[in-house]
Amino acid sequence: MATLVTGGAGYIGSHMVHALVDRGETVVVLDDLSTGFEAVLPDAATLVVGDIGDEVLVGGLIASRGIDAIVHFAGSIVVPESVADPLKYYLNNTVKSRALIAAAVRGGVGAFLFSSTAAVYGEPTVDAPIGETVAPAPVSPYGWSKLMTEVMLRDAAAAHGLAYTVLRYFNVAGADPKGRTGQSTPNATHLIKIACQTALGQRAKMQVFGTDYPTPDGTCLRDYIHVTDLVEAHVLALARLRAGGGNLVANCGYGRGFSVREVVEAVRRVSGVDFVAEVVDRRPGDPSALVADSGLIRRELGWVPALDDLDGIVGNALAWEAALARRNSAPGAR
Ligand SMILES: NC(=O)c1ccc[n+]([C@@H]2O[C@H](COP(=O)([O-])OP(=O)(O)OC[C@H]3O[C@@H](n4cnc5c(N)ncnc54)[C@H](O)[C@@H]3O)[C@@H](O)[C@H]2O)c1
Ligand SMILES: O=c1ccn([C@@H]2O[C@H](COP(=O)(O)OP(=O)(O)O[C@H]3O[C@H](CO)[C@H](O)[C@H](O)[C@H]3O)[C@@H](O)[C@H]2O)c(=O)[nH]1
Repeated sequence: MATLVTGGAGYIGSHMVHALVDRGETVVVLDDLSTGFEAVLPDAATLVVGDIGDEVLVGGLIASRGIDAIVHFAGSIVVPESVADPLKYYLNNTVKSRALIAAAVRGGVGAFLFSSTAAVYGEPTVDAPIGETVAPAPVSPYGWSKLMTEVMLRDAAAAHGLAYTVLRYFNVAGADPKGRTGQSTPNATHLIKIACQTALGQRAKMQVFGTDYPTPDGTCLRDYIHVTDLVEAHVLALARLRAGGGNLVANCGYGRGFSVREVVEAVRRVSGVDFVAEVVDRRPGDPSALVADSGLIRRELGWVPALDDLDGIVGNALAWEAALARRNSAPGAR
């Protein structure tokens, strides 16, 4: 029994690799290192540098390493980039996922866990937390590229007996509380990372994109989930799949929204630095509120978040950002 983790050298995938290795599981990471880093992986995991779209490579790994489950994180994740270069996203996220699913089917892999996103909901018109019954309606090529993979999984499962779970993540944030990994991409666009970099003096100031949204303080609301809680949901989902649990598509968030202003205040509070956050115009394509109805995942997986605390998320993110700065300034760092 071994798990193939695609994109395991990336932000979320590396947390999953640590979680599996911590539990004594055998893990093979397949990553092309386009945005991932070998340094964040535990020694006990085997890294294969390669492409998820390489069916021969994946088929060989499944056969030679005894892979019975695939956790598929690999992909391209920047929404504005997907608008500028949609075919990159349809290739890397959709076409290559098709190749990976085909290799899984041919290799007789029983369990497939896929990283999807709240971006499949587009700009929801409902004010209430978003349940899985809300019809997907992506507004970006990124969202469509992930939704298409969900559809391929659904249809391949029906035809070929693959069992799958799709987890639609809301806003993933924070870092490993033990400091082993975190969000390492240099040009990340995520709010909490940018605010932490500003607090640490790596940026002179940050920007708040729009204060005229129909929300209590005029800034966008998001459901920020600690990456460690997200990974715990994956561990539970994997166990459920291996135990013969049925297919599942579930949101992954806490069910509570924080505004951009509240996040900025939390980073100021936790860091003790009163950094500059200037108000600018809206960023195109930002929905005013994205908050998960997380009832299904709690019921189906018995998932009980342990780190549902904004200041705690920010504290772990700040610690990782500081460690990353030290690492990157060390002699010989890349
Ligand atoms: N970060 C978020 O807030 C968020 C939210 C919703 C969904 N997701 C999804 O979670 C997954 C992981 O995201 P992340 O934030 O860890 O991003 P990331 O960029 O840190 O990780 C992606 C990893 O995949 C690898 N990769 C990319 N294309 C590959 C390919 N063709 N073959 C092999 N490896 C490849 C990269 O090198 C990287 O290590 C993605 O599928 C993303 O769509 C992320
Ligand atoms: O410097 C910044 C960065 C972000 N924001 C705001 O902060 C909020 C959160 O923005 P992020 O970029 O951190 O996250 P998004 O909600 O845009 O998107 C994230 O969550 C989505 C699902 O909710 C998708 O999965 C997507 O891939 C992932 O990046 C938005 O209102 C954004 O306008 C700022 O004000 N200033």
